[in-house]
Amino acid sequence: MTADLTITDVRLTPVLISDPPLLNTQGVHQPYATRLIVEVVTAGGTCGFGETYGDTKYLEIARPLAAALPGRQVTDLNGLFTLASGVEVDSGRVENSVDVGGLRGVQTAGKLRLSVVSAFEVACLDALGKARDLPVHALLGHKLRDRVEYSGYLFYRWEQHPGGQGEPDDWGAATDPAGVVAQARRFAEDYGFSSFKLKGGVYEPDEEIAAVRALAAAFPGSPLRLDPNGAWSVPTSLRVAAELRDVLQYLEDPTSGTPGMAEVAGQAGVPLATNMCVTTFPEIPEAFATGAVQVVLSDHHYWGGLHRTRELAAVCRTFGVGLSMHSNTHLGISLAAMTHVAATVPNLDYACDSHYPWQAEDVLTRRLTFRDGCVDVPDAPGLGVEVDRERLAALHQRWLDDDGTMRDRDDAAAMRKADPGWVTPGVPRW
Ligand SMILES: O=C([O-])C(=O)C[C@H](O)[C@@H](O)C(=O)[O-]
Ligand SMILES: [Mg+2]
Repeated sequence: MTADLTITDVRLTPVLISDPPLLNTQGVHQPYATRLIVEVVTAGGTCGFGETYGDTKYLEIARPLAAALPGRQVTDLNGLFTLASGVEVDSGRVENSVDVGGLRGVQTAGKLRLSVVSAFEVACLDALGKARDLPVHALLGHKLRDRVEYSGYLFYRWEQHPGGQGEPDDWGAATDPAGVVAQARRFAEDYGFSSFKLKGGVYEPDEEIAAVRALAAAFPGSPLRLDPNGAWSVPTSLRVAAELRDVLQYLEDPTSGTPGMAEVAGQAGVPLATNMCVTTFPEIPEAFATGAVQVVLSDHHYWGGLHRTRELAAVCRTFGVGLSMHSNTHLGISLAAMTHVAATVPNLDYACDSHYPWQAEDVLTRRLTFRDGCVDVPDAPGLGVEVDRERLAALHQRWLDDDGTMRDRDDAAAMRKADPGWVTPGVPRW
């Protein structure tokens, strides 16, 4: 290995990973979820890895970007973003303006590009760190803490996917308060989580209120969050807030849209968090000016990488708005990236979200682990994780073998396997 940091090759490897039947307001997770692994290779022989969404609309952007990168330096992150801003996005991808898979707000050309270039940025940082013998957190100004805390991300879920598709697991069903508490207990025992978020918007609000009450009784004093992904009207949001304000750390996206969130925030008596109405920099001014959100859930994937996550943190700091971290289904490369950047942000005020405990499969030789609800910030060069190429190839083969049904996230289509008449519910649902 030499110090030549010129990019000679960029490899894109879409994979399908097993995913449990987790429920949300749009439907249920498919048996397999798609991710894209981005690998940047330098002339000096260093490989750096990043990870992002693997749906077709992201691959369409990743391919021309990957082709344009050889010859550039892994240090040239500003140039990387300039290059990405020139990649064309099919207008058909953005005309409906809301992201239908993933429940993460608007879908603009810029946001789609950022969701892709973020994985390239992480891969470049991983390569640079390895070449310089420095951990990624050191490239971001050095860690401020040795461990990053995560919360237990609870889902209503079925025991298995319709028709027994996919890979079985031993979690069992969680469709009522007792099931949710049992899931939280296992999370607490296996991972040490001491704060919990329940994905809501699945059942009638009263049932979800009962589940959060049951959690509060089982884990007295633990920070709790409820996230119906914008499924409630303003009056319903206010009713739920009134019922749960004594036990909620924050209420996440109770209703859809910044004006509705502002109305709820004004009277709820509990902070509101979002990964739906503030997901891009242009959405910040209205939301902050109207007091619509008290906590922004950052996500380096769609905010555009680790440097931009730190820029978001600075804006939140300036306006006295809290910061935490959102997650969609992801693998260990992204958990490492999240942990590195989280360790460098002074105002990361809350335990971060992560789907990782739900992912039984990974592309790493050694999975990252949670201890006392925390992930140790890696100090090894780069991201501090090693990719298992055989594993990567096997999960890519599953993607190749798929007939196309799993390659694009569609929770409503997965729900129709159990309920043929299912259509994505309009909002407000309740
Ligand atoms: O906090 C959130 O809104 C999410 O994590 C969105 C995800 O799409 C989640 O609802 C899921 O995976 O079903
Ligand atoms: Mg959310």
